[in-house]
Amino acid sequence: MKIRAVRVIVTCPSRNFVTLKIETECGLYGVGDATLNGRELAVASYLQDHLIPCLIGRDASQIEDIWQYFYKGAYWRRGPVTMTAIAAIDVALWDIKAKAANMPLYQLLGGKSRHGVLVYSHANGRDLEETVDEVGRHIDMGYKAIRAQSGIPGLDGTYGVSKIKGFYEPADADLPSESVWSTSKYLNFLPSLFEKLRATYGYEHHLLHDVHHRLTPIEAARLGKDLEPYRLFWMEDAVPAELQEGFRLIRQHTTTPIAVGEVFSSIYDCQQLITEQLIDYIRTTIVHAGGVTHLKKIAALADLYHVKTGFHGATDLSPITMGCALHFDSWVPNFGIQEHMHHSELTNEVFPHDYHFEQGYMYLGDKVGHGSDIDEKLAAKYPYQRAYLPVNRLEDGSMFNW
Ligand SMILES: O=C(O)[C@@H](O)[C@@H](O)[C@H](O)[C@H](O)CO
Ligand SMILES: [Mg+2]
Repeated sequence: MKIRAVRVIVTCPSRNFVTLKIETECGLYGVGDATLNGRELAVASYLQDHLIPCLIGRDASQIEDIWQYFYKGAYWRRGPVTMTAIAAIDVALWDIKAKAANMPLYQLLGGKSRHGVLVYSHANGRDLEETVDEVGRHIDMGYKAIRAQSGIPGLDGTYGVSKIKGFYEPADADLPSESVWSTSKYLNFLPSLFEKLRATYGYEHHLLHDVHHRLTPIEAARLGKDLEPYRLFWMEDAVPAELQEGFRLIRQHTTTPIAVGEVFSSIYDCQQLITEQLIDYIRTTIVHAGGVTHLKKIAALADLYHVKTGFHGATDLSPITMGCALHFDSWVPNFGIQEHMHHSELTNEVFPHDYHFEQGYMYLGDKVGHGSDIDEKLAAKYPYQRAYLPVNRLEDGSMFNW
């Protein structure tokens, strides 16, 4: 099954996406997501200028060998740009293999392990009251698990609080917008949000929260302890995770479950976190951590240490990633939960897909492959528009984590 042609498609239907399309001589094609929010063109160039010339003429069925070729053959290994590019190739090749086998991707992985994929949505508000109302709205929509993010008293805006209700896109400007952060204001406020949420809605629904890389380990330990009475499903990205051993400090002090990994690009970024059981959920994604081939290895390691999957699924991951992730989620034995943010109507038109939401779960159709595609004609109508993720400073102006 020789690879005849490979194309990088950059499009911006309400936000930027990079897609890779691999065509074979026998007429089968596969698509992969190569979107890295705020650095899209770096991945497009890595694919166009460095990987595609080595891909033409290869046998599309040799998924593992191609993965190893681009990982070991680069000399410069790992990192989000490299691993997102490899992921796009990998997902497109798995798409082709499943189409060639005339089966949905989950069948090729080992068949379904569950009837549906439990997902969590994003509820957010400018203040506590609005956030509590938004969580109620998501409960009414049928979600069993809801992430709650709120504006912080005394701070103008913060991570996770959308300007347009129901649609959150952080890459919001042609140059990085700047936000201001105060850890003390955040730590003073946050427990009251979850106290109010539990007092209002009880304990029937899973509640999640994304700290978004903004605490030190001991601050995260304190927050975890403060949140214990509200029994969160997880506290996400509490600390920037370059220092994996730093999570020992959090673990020593709190039983609040810990999730991390959406910014990771390889098994080496989470090896210590998993093998020392410092986390409960691994959030690495199909699009940023080397695709299906590498994610299978991460999930298998996690399974040995009681760590479950909890894949990132924000709107800056295209419906191709969502579709492929849902196939993986349907199969993987140590599944935890899948993030689900609604893409815009326009995005869904450019990326037709075969999954739907119903009463807190996502369900796959029975299309062969991973079931998602790109309408190239429509995509061509929406040229790339540079957009950066914000940067974050402390109140004294010090550069901080966004
Ligand atoms: O958990 C999440 O969904 C967030 O961390 C994302 O919104 C993240 O900020 C964006 O994907 C970054 O592009
Ligand atoms: Mg996150």
